[in-house]
Amino acid sequence: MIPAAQPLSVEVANVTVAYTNGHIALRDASFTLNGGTICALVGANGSGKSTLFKAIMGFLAPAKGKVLIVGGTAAAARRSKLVAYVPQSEEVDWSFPVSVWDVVMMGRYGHMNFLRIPRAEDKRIVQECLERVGMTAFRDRQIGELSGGQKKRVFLARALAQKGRIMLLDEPFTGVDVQTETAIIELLRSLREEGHIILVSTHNLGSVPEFCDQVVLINRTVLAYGPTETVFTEANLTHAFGGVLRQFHFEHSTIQEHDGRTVKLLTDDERPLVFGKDGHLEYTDRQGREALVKERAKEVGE
Ligand SMILES: Nc1ncnc2c1ncn2[C@@H]1O[C@H](COP(=O)(O)OP(=O)(O)OP(=O)(O)O)[C@@H](O)[C@H]1O
Repeated sequence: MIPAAQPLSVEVANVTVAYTNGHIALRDASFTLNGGTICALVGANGSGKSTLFKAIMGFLAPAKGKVLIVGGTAAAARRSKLVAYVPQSEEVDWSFPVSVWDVVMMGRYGHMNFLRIPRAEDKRIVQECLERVGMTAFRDRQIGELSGGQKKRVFLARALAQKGRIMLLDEPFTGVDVQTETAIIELLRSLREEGHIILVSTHNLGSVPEFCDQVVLINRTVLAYGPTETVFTEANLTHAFGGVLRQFHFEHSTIQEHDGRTVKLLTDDERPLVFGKDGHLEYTDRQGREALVKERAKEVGE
């Protein structure tokens, strides 16, 4: 078992993962995450994000390299209930008669004995997790009777109920509306405040600078990782995605005189990533973010 008091860390060291058909999905991938971090995992379709999550969980054994969670193996971390994982999609029989409450209670199974009789503590935690994702009103609803975004919230609540201090979230924002995305981001921020490590894959590039301290950019290997400010550059993103990113340019030809320098973009599915003059990242909470970056740099003695 891994002692609870150990400082949190996830170390991916020179990890190569090959599938049984011989396809090498990830080659020589390396990065390290420490407690109190939200890290985005960004890459095109098929770049190896889900593979990396599965390798961190220990569901796929690396052909080379290793994953260390708080200095121990993935299996030890799972036994110590350190890690919670929300896969991209759940292979679930949606017609199975199980309620939202039951699904979130499944997150407590690892903490129960073999009889799986929930204690008052388990019920309190399930209640609290449903509240945190705003799904209390749906607690008795059958899981198959929820919308896609509501299902996502419920699986997030189940992961929260596991009380793992390392959360791996594979595309939690896919198919959710802006309000739900904002609620999930708020939740992740509060987990960061509690010292958790959150690794979250996303295609919503515009959200990344809003809430992620660090970024791991991948394309079958780790192309770059580190603070959002230094990694999330136009050059790195172009390298990672090749020609597959949509590009909008707002030059003087499209910004009219009477608009000053103001441009408004409305979008629902994907938040655009906006670079300002000289390639700096544009996001709403710039001041708050800069203060946070300074504070964190001080903490790690940079
Ligand atoms: N079980 C499998 N057997 C063989 N190859 C696989 C398997 N699962 C995934 N792959 C391949 O490994 C590569 C990485 O897949 P992965 O699911 O990790 O990508 P991803 O970055 O999560 O993609 P997406 O953004 O589409 O979710 C892809 O080329 C995929 O076809």
